[in-house]
Amino acid sequence: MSTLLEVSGVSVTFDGYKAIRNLSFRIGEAEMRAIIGPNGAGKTTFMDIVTGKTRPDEGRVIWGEKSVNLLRMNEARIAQEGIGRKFQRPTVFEDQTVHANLLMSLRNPRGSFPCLFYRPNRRDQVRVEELAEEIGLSGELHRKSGELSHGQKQWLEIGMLLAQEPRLLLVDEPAAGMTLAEREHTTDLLKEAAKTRAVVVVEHDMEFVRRLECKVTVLHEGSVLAEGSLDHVTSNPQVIEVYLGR
Ligand SMILES: Nc1ncnc2c1ncn2[C@@H]1O[C@H](COP(=O)(O)OP(=O)(O)OP(=O)(O)O)[C@@H](O)[C@H]1O
Repeated sequence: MSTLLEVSGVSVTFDGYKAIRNLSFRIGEAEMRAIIGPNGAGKTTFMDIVTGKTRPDEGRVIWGEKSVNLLRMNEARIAQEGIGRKFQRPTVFEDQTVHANLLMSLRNPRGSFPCLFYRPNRRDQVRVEELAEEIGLSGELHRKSGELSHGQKQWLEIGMLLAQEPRLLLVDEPAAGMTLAEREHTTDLLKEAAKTRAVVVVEHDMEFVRRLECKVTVLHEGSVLAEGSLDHVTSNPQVIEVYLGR
């Protein structure tokens, strides 16, 4: 599998504390990857670096077949490159319908002028229906998003990100606050999304990670401690020590 994202020798210091230490790893083009690690391991900071929110002191973040360095781009440019991020709390437009939320998220060539005169065409309508099907909200298209359950709001937000057709989707603790059935549905839709793009999931819930059936990267003190299948990394004595020693 060819590499989509390569983090190479990245370090970040906050107020004299090295939160990320010489971090290096790669994500393949259509790959599901889980990132785990104890509190403070650097998982959020890793996502902040990739999306341009935090600037590292050193290292490179190489992206795509042209091997461009993301560290030279601002946040908006990085998003345009096809990197989408899902934060832990859902941020949908609550007083708009599910349909409207998905429609306004579609990747269309919309500057401010075309936006003023924007009328959804047949292709957009079909795409919204496809996305609703993919996230399991076909029956809710005309409900206000504020009326959805917590899990449904999370799926809607994932759908809104998929509407942008990202090549890499970063997802922060998607299972938090979900019922078992909601977690299972979330696993299915993330696995489906990862067939055509890279999906990186930061998650504390090991059962959820197990169901993703993917390679796992364990971070500890800002570096990669172990990498491989969940069984492989959780039988690593260093990983066990880091988790039990919390
Ligand atoms: N803006 C900041 N200023 C100072 N220290 C920070 C800042 N952001 C993160 N840190 C520190 O950097 C380290 C890594 O934090 P980070 O949030 O990336 O860890 P994490 O693995 O996401 O943890 P958690 O699982 O608790 O979310 C922590 O020690 C944290 O306190």
